[in-house]
Amino acid sequence: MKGNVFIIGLGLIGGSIGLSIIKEHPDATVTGFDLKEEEVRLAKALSAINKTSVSLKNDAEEADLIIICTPVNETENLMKTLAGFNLKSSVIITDVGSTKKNIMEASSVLTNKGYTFIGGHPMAGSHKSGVSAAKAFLFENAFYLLTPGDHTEKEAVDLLKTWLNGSKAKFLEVKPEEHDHITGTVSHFPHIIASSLVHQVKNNYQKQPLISSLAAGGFRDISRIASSNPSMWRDITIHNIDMLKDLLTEWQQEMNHVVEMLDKNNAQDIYRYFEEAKTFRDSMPILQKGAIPSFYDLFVDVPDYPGVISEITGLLAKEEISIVNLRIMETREDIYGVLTISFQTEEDRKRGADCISSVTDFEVFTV
Ligand SMILES: NC(=O)C1=CN([C@@H]2O[C@H](COP(=O)(O)OP(=O)(O)OC[C@H]3O[C@@H](n4cnc5c(N)ncnc54)[C@H](O)[C@@H]3O)[C@@H](O)[C@H]2O)C=CC1
Ligand SMILES: O=C(O)C(=O)Cc1ccc(O)cc1
Repeated sequence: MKGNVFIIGLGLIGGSIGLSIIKEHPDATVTGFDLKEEEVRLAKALSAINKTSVSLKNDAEEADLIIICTPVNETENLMKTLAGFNLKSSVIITDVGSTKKNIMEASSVLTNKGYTFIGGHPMAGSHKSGVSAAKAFLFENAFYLLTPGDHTEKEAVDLLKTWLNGSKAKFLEVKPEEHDHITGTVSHFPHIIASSLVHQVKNNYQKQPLISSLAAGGFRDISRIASSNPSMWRDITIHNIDMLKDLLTEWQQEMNHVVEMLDKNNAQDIYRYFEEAKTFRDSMPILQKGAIPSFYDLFVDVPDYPGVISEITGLLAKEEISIVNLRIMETREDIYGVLTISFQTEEDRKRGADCISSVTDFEVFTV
């Protein structure tokens, strides 16, 4: 498509959206604005934008599509600023914020002036920030939630989806309250729990310093998101505070139940608690494609001899299969370790598995 796209906020999400729009719509002009000059420079160097903005007002007024990719409280302020400009009457304004109820309420400054605002939230990301972590495929197969207003034309929603087609995300329309309930439960609340676990480890670390060296495996997985940007999560928490307080009350009840269960010390009850959680989690789509997809992981049972990792990466390189991450997951009691190789696409993972199986007798598997 042709047209002027204006991205405000060139971090992880703004950069990733820019990359995917430029790839999908080479005839469009993607202009970028950020308060941080170095992010703008880097975004241009990485081709996440075609043009750097010289004036927020001029570029907003020339835009056919404005995508606000800033922290949620800044998004509210920017909507007020945009409402004071003389925007094109046909412009579509959207955002990528992790909360939607407050954003949709605040968007009335724009809709009252006759502008179209469609809330958006790509349900994928990372604990990393900044344009240097941006990727064109970041949202591939992820849900991209949209919250059109009650009076938004269907054509405008379709046009927005066409602009965002290159993200390869799956669009889903939801009500703002529904959005904040879902994301509160599966995204915002887990951040509080992850951070609180880290606080608990920190408190125990003061008594037993060896804890930090031995914190691996499960703790590493469950606490990864506690390394996310604190100011972004402060703003998300404040936006969805009532939902999070309700979820915390539920969680406290759940913990009381666990305390009672441990007081009873009944092996069968304890087994059932873990078993029910495992059964439900194993049935969730997170392990296939999920609401927040991770990369496509392949596990390889490798013997522990020097050079085995370079042997495998060499095989993949020979077949020109790119990998995004590589780690030894655990070292078992016997001679084997599990090497986790992350690929960008399902197809790459399949090619990787075929390549390794055809040349070695290492067992390869996915979960
Ligand atoms: N990080 C993630 O995994 C995800 C984040 N989101 C949402 O996307 C939004 C952006 O998050 P990230 O890209 O991760 O953050 P980021 O920190 O990587 O980028 C945000 C950028 O906005 C810029 N900015 C802040 N205020 C601004 C203003 N007034 N004008 C212009 N630029 C401004 C910052 O300088 C920064 O470069 C947030 O609302 C977040 O809730 C949504 C999905 C996933
Ligand atoms: O790193 C992770 O797994 C995330 O939790 C990414 C994320 C952060 C914010 C969102 O609104 C959606 C996804």
